[in-house]
Amino acid sequence: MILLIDSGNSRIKIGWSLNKNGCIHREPHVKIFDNLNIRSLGQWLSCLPKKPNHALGVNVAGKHRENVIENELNNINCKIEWIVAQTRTSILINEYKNPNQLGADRWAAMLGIVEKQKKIHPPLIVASFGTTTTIDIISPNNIFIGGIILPGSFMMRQSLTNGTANLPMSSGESIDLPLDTINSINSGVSSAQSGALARQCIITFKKYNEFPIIYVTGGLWLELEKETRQLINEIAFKSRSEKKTEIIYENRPVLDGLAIISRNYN
Ligand SMILES: Nc1ncnc2c1ncn2[C@@H]1O[C@H](COP(=O)(O)OP(=O)(O)OP(=O)(O)O)[C@@H](O)[C@H]1O
Ligand SMILES: CC(C)(CO)[C@@H](O)C(=O)NCCC(=O)O
Repeated sequence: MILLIDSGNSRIKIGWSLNKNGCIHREPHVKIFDNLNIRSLGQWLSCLPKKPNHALGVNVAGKHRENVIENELNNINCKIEWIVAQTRTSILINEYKNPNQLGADRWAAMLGIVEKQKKIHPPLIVASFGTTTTIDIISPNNIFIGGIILPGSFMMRQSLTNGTANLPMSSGESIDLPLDTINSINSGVSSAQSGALARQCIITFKKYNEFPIIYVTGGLWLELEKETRQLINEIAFKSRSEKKTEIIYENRPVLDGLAIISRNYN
Protein backbone atom coordinates (compact mmCIF):
# COMPACT_ATOMS: atom_id res chain seq x y z
CA MET A 1 0.00 0.00 0.00
CA ILE A 2 1.28 3.47 -0.90
CA LEU A 3 -0.15 6.46 0.95
CA LEU A 4 -0.97 9.49 -1.20
CA ILE A 5 -0.91 12.80 0.67
CA ASP A 6 -2.29 16.13 -0.54
CA SER A 7 -1.30 18.68 2.07
CA GLY A 8 -3.23 21.85 1.23
CA ASN A 9 -3.52 25.18 3.00
CA SER A 10 -6.73 24.25 4.84
CA ARG A 11 -6.81 20.48 4.95
CA ILE A 12 -4.75 17.34 4.46
CA LYS A 13 -6.32 14.76 2.16
CA ILE A 14 -4.99 11.19 2.31
CA GLY A 15 -5.71 8.43 -0.18
CA TRP A 16 -3.88 5.22 -0.97
CA SER A 17 -3.04 3.13 -3.97
CA LEU A 18 -2.92 -0.65 -4.04
CA ASN A 19 -1.30 -3.16 -6.33
CA LYS A 20 -4.05 -5.53 -7.53
CA ASN A 21 -2.87 -8.23 -9.94
CA GLY A 22 0.11 -6.13 -11.00
CA CYS A 23 -2.09 -3.10 -11.64
CA ILE A 24 -1.76 -0.04 -9.40
CA HIS A 25 -4.95 1.84 -8.71
CA ARG A 26 -6.20 4.39 -6.22
CA GLU A 27 -8.81 3.32 -3.73
CA PRO A 28 -11.82 5.70 -3.77
CA HIS A 29 -11.74 6.36 0.00
CA VAL A 30 -10.10 9.54 1.24
CA LYS A 31 -9.32 10.55 4.82
CA ILE A 32 -9.38 14.27 5.54
CA PHE A 33 -7.67 16.12 8.39
CA ASP A 34 -8.14 19.73 9.28
CA ASN A 35 -4.79 21.56 9.37
CA LEU A 36 -5.65 22.76 12.87
CA ASN A 37 -6.05 19.20 14.07
CA ILE A 38 -2.92 17.61 12.66
CA ARG A 39 -2.29 15.41 15.73
CA SER A 40 -5.21 13.19 14.79
CA LEU A 41 -3.19 12.20 11.72
CA GLY A 42 -0.74 10.33 14.00
CA GLN A 43 -3.57 8.53 15.78
CA TRP A 44 -5.12 7.49 12.48
CA LEU A 45 -1.78 6.26 11.10
CA SER A 46 -1.04 4.20 14.20
CA CYS A 47 -4.44 2.45 13.91
CA LEU A 48 -4.11 1.44 10.24
CA PRO A 49 -4.75 -2.33 9.89
CA LYS A 50 -2.12 -2.58 7.15
CA LYS A 51 1.07 -0.53 7.36
CA PRO A 52 1.99 1.44 4.21
CA ASN A 53 5.41 0.73 2.71
CA HIS A 54 5.83 4.14 1.26
CA ALA A 55 4.14 7.54 0.97
CA LEU A 56 4.08 10.08 -1.84
CA GLY A 57 2.92 13.60 -1.21
CA VAL A 58 2.49 17.15 -2.35
CA ASN A 59 2.66 19.89 0.24
CA VAL A 60 1.87 23.54 -0.38
CA ALA A 61 1.46 24.43 3.30
CA GLY A 62 5.10 25.18 4.15
CA LYS A 63 8.18 23.41 5.52
CA HIS A 64 6.86 23.14 9.06
CA ARG A 65 3.83 21.15 7.85
CA GLU A 66 6.14 18.91 5.84
CA ASN A 67 8.22 18.17 8.97
CA VAL A 68 5.15 17.42 11.07
CA ILE A 69 3.79 14.93 8.51
CA GLU A 70 7.23 13.33 8.11
CA ASN A 71 7.52 12.86 11.89
CA GLU A 72 4.10 11.22 12.11
CA LEU A 73 5.02 8.86 9.26
CA ASN A 74 8.40 8.10 10.84
CA ASN A 75 6.56 6.77 13.89
CA ILE A 76 5.15 3.97 11.73
CA ASN A 77 8.43 3.53 9.78
CA CYS A 78 6.99 4.93 6.59
CA LYS A 79 9.19 7.09 4.36
CA ILE A 80 7.64 9.87 2.33
CA GLU A 81 8.77 11.40 -0.92
CA TRP A 82 7.55 14.93 -1.62
CA ILE A 83 6.73 15.46 -5.30
CA VAL A 84 7.57 18.75 -7.01
CA ALA A 85 6.50 19.91 -10.45
CA GLN A 86 8.73 18.57 -13.25
CA THR A 87 9.69 20.08 -16.60
CA ARG A 88 8.04 17.13 -18.30
CA THR A 89 6.70 13.61 -17.82
CA SER A 90 5.68 11.14 -20.50
CA ILE A 91 2.13 12.61 -20.49
CA LEU A 92 2.52 16.33 -19.70
CA ILE A 93 4.94 19.20 -20.45
CA ASN A 94 5.27 22.11 -18.05
CA GLU A 95 5.97 25.52 -19.59
CA TYR A 96 6.24 27.44 -16.31
CA LYS A 97 9.29 29.75 -16.53
CA ASN A 98 10.70 27.99 -13.48
CA PRO A 99 8.95 24.60 -13.58
CA ASN A 100 9.66 23.82 -9.89
CA GLN A 101 7.87 27.01 -8.87
CA LEU A 102 4.54 25.64 -10.06
CA GLY A 103 2.58 24.34 -7.06
CA ALA A 104 3.03 20.59 -6.77
CA ASP A 105 -0.73 20.25 -6.18
CA ARG A 106 -1.49 21.99 -9.49
CA TRP A 107 0.99 19.73 -11.28
CA ALA A 108 -0.38 16.53 -9.74
CA ALA A 109 -3.99 17.57 -10.51
CA MET A 110 -3.11 18.20 -14.15
CA LEU A 111 -1.40 14.81 -14.39
CA GLY A 112 -4.51 13.20 -12.93
CA ILE A 113 -6.74 14.89 -15.52
CA VAL A 114 -4.48 14.35 -18.55
CA GLU A 115 -4.19 10.64 -17.79
CA LYS A 116 -7.98 10.28 -18.22
CA GLN A 117 -7.99 11.76 -21.75
CA LYS A 118 -8.27 9.94 -25.05
CA LYS A 119 -5.32 10.44 -27.42
CA ILE A 120 -7.14 13.26 -29.21
CA HIS A 121 -8.88 15.74 -26.99
CA PRO A 122 -9.85 19.43 -26.93
CA PRO A 123 -7.92 21.91 -24.78
CA LEU A 124 -8.49 21.35 -21.07
CA ILE A 125 -8.98 23.65 -18.13
CA VAL A 126 -8.29 22.44 -14.60
CA ALA A 127 -9.91 24.76 -12.05
CA SER A 128 -9.53 24.24 -8.31
CA PHE A 129 -11.76 26.16 -5.91
CA GLY A 130 -10.16 25.64 -2.50
CA THR A 131 -8.32 27.96 -0.14
CA THR A 132 -7.09 29.66 -3.28
CA THR A 133 -8.52 29.35 -6.77
CA THR A 134 -6.21 28.14 -9.53
CA ILE A 135 -7.24 27.88 -13.18
CA ASP A 136 -4.77 26.09 -15.43
CA ILE A 137 -4.88 25.55 -19.20
CA ILE A 138 -3.59 22.43 -20.98
CA SER A 139 -3.24 22.36 -24.77
CA PRO A 140 -4.69 19.55 -26.93
CA ASN A 141 -1.15 18.13 -27.18
CA ASN A 142 -0.73 18.03 -23.40
CA ILE A 143 1.31 21.12 -22.67
CA PHE A 144 0.51 23.19 -19.60
CA ILE A 145 0.58 26.64 -21.21
CA GLY A 146 -0.32 28.86 -18.25
CA GLY A 147 -2.58 29.43 -15.30
CA ILE A 148 -3.88 32.00 -12.86
CA ILE A 149 -4.07 32.17 -9.05
CA LEU A 150 -6.61 34.20 -7.09
CA PRO A 151 -7.90 34.16 -3.52
CA GLY A 152 -10.50 31.48 -2.92
CA SER A 153 -14.05 32.63 -2.25
CA PHE A 154 -13.79 32.11 1.54
CA MET A 155 -10.59 34.16 1.57
CA MET A 156 -12.28 36.90 -0.49
CA ARG A 157 -15.14 37.09 2.00
CA GLN A 158 -12.69 37.15 4.92
CA SER A 159 -10.69 39.98 3.35
CA LEU A 160 -13.82 42.12 2.97
CA THR A 161 -14.72 41.57 6.61
CA ASN A 162 -11.20 42.10 7.93
CA GLY A 163 -10.44 45.12 5.75
CA THR A 164 -13.62 47.16 6.32
CA ALA A 165 -15.76 48.46 9.16
CA ASN A 166 -19.19 47.71 7.69
CA LEU A 167 -18.98 44.44 5.81
CA PRO A 168 -20.02 41.27 7.65
CA MET A 169 -18.84 37.73 6.95
CA SER A 170 -21.31 36.22 4.51
CA SER A 171 -22.02 32.93 2.81
CA GLY A 172 -24.34 31.96 0.02
CA GLU A 173 -24.92 32.04 -3.70
CA SER A 174 -25.11 35.02 -6.03
CA ILE A 175 -28.14 36.79 -7.49
CA ASP A 176 -28.24 39.07 -10.55
CA LEU A 177 -29.25 42.37 -8.97
CA PRO A 178 -28.39 42.46 -5.25
CA LEU A 179 -30.17 45.05 -3.13
CA ASP A 180 -28.65 44.32 0.27
CA THR A 181 -25.14 43.93 1.71
CA ILE A 182 -25.05 40.14 2.09
CA ASN A 183 -26.31 39.48 -1.42
CA SER A 184 -23.96 42.15 -2.80
CA ILE A 185 -20.99 40.37 -1.22
CA ASN A 186 -22.17 36.89 -2.24
CA SER A 187 -22.69 38.03 -5.80
CA GLY A 188 -19.42 39.98 -5.94
CA VAL A 189 -17.35 37.02 -4.74
CA SER A 190 -19.13 34.57 -6.98
CA SER A 191 -18.80 36.75 -10.06
CA ALA A 192 -15.05 37.18 -9.42
CA GLN A 193 -14.63 33.39 -9.29
CA SER A 194 -16.84 32.47 -12.24
CA GLY A 195 -15.59 35.49 -14.20
CA ALA A 196 -11.99 34.30 -13.80
CA LEU A 197 -12.94 30.90 -15.22
CA ALA A 198 -14.87 32.54 -18.06
CA ARG A 199 -11.82 34.69 -18.94
CA GLN A 200 -9.58 31.63 -19.16
CA CYS A 201 -12.18 29.85 -21.33
CA ILE A 202 -12.28 32.79 -23.75
CA ILE A 203 -8.46 32.88 -23.91
CA THR A 204 -8.40 29.14 -24.60
CA PHE A 205 -11.12 29.34 -27.23
CA LYS A 206 -9.34 32.20 -29.03
CA LYS A 207 -6.06 30.26 -29.05
CA TYR A 208 -7.37 26.88 -30.25
CA ASN A 209 -10.66 27.80 -31.87
CA GLU A 210 -12.18 25.04 -29.79
CA PHE A 211 -14.00 25.29 -26.49
CA PRO A 212 -12.14 23.57 -23.60
CA ILE A 213 -13.41 20.73 -21.45
CA ILE A 214 -13.48 22.24 -17.97
CA TYR A 215 -12.54 20.10 -14.98
CA VAL A 216 -13.47 21.58 -11.62
CA THR A 217 -12.60 20.52 -8.09
CA GLY A 218 -12.29 21.89 -4.54
CA GLY A 219 -14.39 22.34 -1.42
CA LEU A 220 -15.91 25.62 -2.62
CA TRP A 221 -17.14 24.53 -6.08
CA LEU A 222 -20.62 23.72 -4.85
CA GLU A 223 -21.52 27.30 -3.93
CA LEU A 224 -20.14 28.58 -7.27
CA GLU A 225 -21.59 25.90 -9.51
CA LYS A 226 -24.90 27.45 -10.54
CA GLU A 227 -23.55 30.86 -11.48
CA THR A 228 -20.46 29.42 -13.17
CA ARG A 229 -22.40 26.94 -15.32
CA GLN A 230 -24.74 29.70 -16.47
CA LEU A 231 -21.90 32.06 -17.37
CA ILE A 232 -19.85 29.42 -19.18
CA ASN A 233 -22.89 28.32 -21.20
CA GLU A 234 -23.49 31.93 -22.20
CA ILE A 235 -19.94 32.51 -23.40
CA ALA A 236 -19.88 29.16 -25.22
CA PHE A 237 -23.10 30.17 -26.99
CA LYS A 238 -21.64 33.60 -27.88
CA SER A 239 -18.42 31.97 -29.11
CA ARG A 240 -20.62 29.81 -31.37
CA SER A 241 -18.89 26.75 -29.99
CA GLU A 242 -20.27 23.78 -31.92
CA LYS A 243 -19.99 21.33 -29.07
CA LYS A 244 -21.94 21.42 -25.84
CA THR A 245 -19.81 22.79 -22.99
CA GLU A 246 -18.61 20.19 -20.58
CA ILE A 247 -17.93 21.07 -16.95
CA ILE A 248 -16.86 17.94 -15.13
CA TYR A 249 -16.45 17.71 -11.36
CA GLU A 250 -13.47 15.67 -10.20
CA ASN A 251 -13.37 14.68 -6.59
CA ARG A 252 -9.63 14.32 -5.96
CA PRO A 253 -7.50 14.97 -9.07
CA VAL A 254 -4.38 15.69 -6.95
CA LEU A 255 -4.57 12.20 -5.43
CA ASP A 256 -5.25 10.75 -8.90
CA GLY A 257 -2.04 12.40 -10.10
CA LEU A 258 -0.09 11.04 -7.15
CA ALA A 259 -1.49 7.56 -7.85
CA ILE A 260 -0.12 7.79 -11.39
CA ILE A 261 3.31 8.74 -10.07
CA SER A 262 3.10 5.91 -7.51
CA ARG A 263 3.13 3.38 -10.35
CA ASN A 264 6.89 3.94 -10.52
CA TYR A 265 7.29 2.84 -6.93
CA ASN A 266 6.14 -0.77 -7.22
N1 LIG B 1 -17.76 21.00 3.04
C1 LIG B 1 -17.38 22.28 3.01
N2 LIG B 1 -18.27 23.25 3.23
C2 LIG B 1 -17.88 24.52 3.20
N3 LIG B 1 -16.64 24.95 2.98
C3 LIG B 1 -15.75 24.01 2.77
C4 LIG B 1 -16.06 22.64 2.77
N4 LIG B 1 -14.96 21.96 2.53
C5 LIG B 1 -13.99 22.88 2.38
N5 LIG B 1 -14.46 24.10 2.53
C6 LIG B 1 -13.72 25.34 2.40
O1 LIG B 1 -12.94 25.13 1.25
C7 LIG B 1 -11.65 25.66 1.44
C8 LIG B 1 -10.65 24.54 1.34
O2 LIG B 1 -10.98 23.74 0.26
P1 LIG B 1 -10.14 22.43 -0.07
O3 LIG B 1 -10.27 21.46 1.03
O4 LIG B 1 -10.58 22.01 -1.41
O5 LIG B 1 -8.74 22.98 -0.18
P2 LIG B 1 -7.48 22.94 0.77
O6 LIG B 1 -7.47 21.80 1.71
O7 LIG B 1 -7.30 24.26 1.39
O8 LIG B 1 -6.42 22.69 -0.25
P3 LIG B 1 -5.77 23.76 -1.14
O9 LIG B 1 -4.74 24.43 -0.31
O10 LIG B 1 -5.22 22.87 -2.18
O11 LIG B 1 -6.83 24.70 -1.61
C9 LIG B 1 -11.60 26.33 2.79
O12 LIG B 1 -11.80 27.71 2.60
C10 LIG B 1 -12.76 25.66 3.53
O13 LIG B 1 -13.32 26.54 4.46
C1 LIG C 1 -1.45 28.26 -5.50
C2 LIG C 1 -1.47 27.22 -4.41
C3 LIG C 1 -1.52 27.89 -3.05
C4 LIG C 1 -2.75 26.39 -4.62
O1 LIG C 1 -2.87 25.42 -3.65
C5 LIG C 1 -0.25 26.26 -4.54
O2 LIG C 1 -0.27 25.59 -5.75
C6 LIG C 1 1.07 27.00 -4.40
O3 LIG C 1 1.47 27.33 -3.32
N1 LIG C 1 1.74 27.23 -5.56
C7 LIG C 1 3.05 27.84 -5.64
C8 LIG C 1 3.06 28.99 -6.58
C9 LIG C 1 2.67 28.65 -8.01
O4 LIG C 1 1.98 27.66 -8.29
O5 LIG C 1 3.10 29.40 -8.89
